[in-house]
Amino acid sequence: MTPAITASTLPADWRDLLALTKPRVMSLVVFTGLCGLLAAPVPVHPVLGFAAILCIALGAGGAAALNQWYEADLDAKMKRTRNRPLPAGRLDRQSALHFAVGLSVFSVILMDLAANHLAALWLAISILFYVGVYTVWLKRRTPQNIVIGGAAGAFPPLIGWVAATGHVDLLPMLLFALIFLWTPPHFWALSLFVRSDYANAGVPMLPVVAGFQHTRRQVALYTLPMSAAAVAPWALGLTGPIYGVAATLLSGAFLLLALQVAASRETDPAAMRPERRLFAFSIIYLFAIFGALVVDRWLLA
Ligand code: HEM
Ligand SMILES: CC(C)=CCC/C(C)=C/CC/C(C)=C/COP(=O)(O)OP(=O)(O)O
Repeated sequence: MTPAITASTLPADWRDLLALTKPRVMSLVVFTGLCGLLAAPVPVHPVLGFAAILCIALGAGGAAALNQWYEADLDAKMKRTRNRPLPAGRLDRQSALHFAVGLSVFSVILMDLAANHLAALWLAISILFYVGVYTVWLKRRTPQNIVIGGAAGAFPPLIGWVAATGHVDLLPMLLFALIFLWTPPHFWALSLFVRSDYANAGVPMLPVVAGFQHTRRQVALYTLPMSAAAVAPWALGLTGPIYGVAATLLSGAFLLLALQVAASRETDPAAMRPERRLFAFSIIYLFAIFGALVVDRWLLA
């Protein structure tokens, strides 16, 4: 049970507030947002660019804090998350909620003032998607939670692009599709070796509900449309060969690792090496592919 702690007995430590924003996960979210902004075919004033990326960071952090505020009960049941500020009792719920709502609202208002209405609208939608659709509605109900709710994490490059240009275009839509299709292999690879955590907490993640082998097949299956979405910007002539080569090689490596996962029959989480490799690579993959996009568009512009 969460200890009864009140705002008056416990000062909020900035490290705990920072932890509420899931800074390591959000670093990649912010990076994809930055790349979406830098890939846009218009010059962006550095102050506007900085403000837009700050808003994505604050919005993503606020959404992550709302997620932790809402599911402190679940976090308390899982080994991986039980030392977070709320389940560990280092932070009171009211301060966490004020911080989370404050960050989220501030990020949308600032985006509206600094960039444009559409970028602010997409930022608000992605926050609501992560908190409302994924965290509150789907996470405890269906193993498709991360497929549908995962769309929240696919918005940042589109938000960056819209902040720069004021409108949606084909390239940011393909980048959205790429992250959307990347999320299931990214998360399900991890869920295979932390399955018992989710089972103990009663969260219906795919390996808990459908077993290891079904999850492994789904990981491999999603890698195919993900790779197609990755090379599509090049195939459609929206980027140059630097991106094309990077997307092809990185997606080929992703596919190979996913096939190793599909071929594995391991049931001991400690020995699930292909799954751990694929999860780690999924993060490198997204950093590298978005990095290549910016290098390509800048060098060949
Ligand atoms: C619904 C969608 C997603 C789910 C359920 C999910 C779940 C997770 C979990 C449980 C972890 C491991 C532990 C942790 O650090 O908390 C993790 C790690 C990570 N995720 Fe995801 N993720 C999702 C989408 C994304 C997206 C969209 C991005 C970025 C674009 C992302 C980036 C990362 C990164 C960078 C890490 C490594 C963090 C570290 O080193 O500690 N994830 N993800
Ligand atoms: C701009 C904006 C709002 C971006 C949001 C980005 C986003 C939705 C990222 C998803 C990231 C994430 C940490 C999922 C974790 O799932 P979980 O919450 O189930 O993980 P946990 O078990 O570690 O709490």
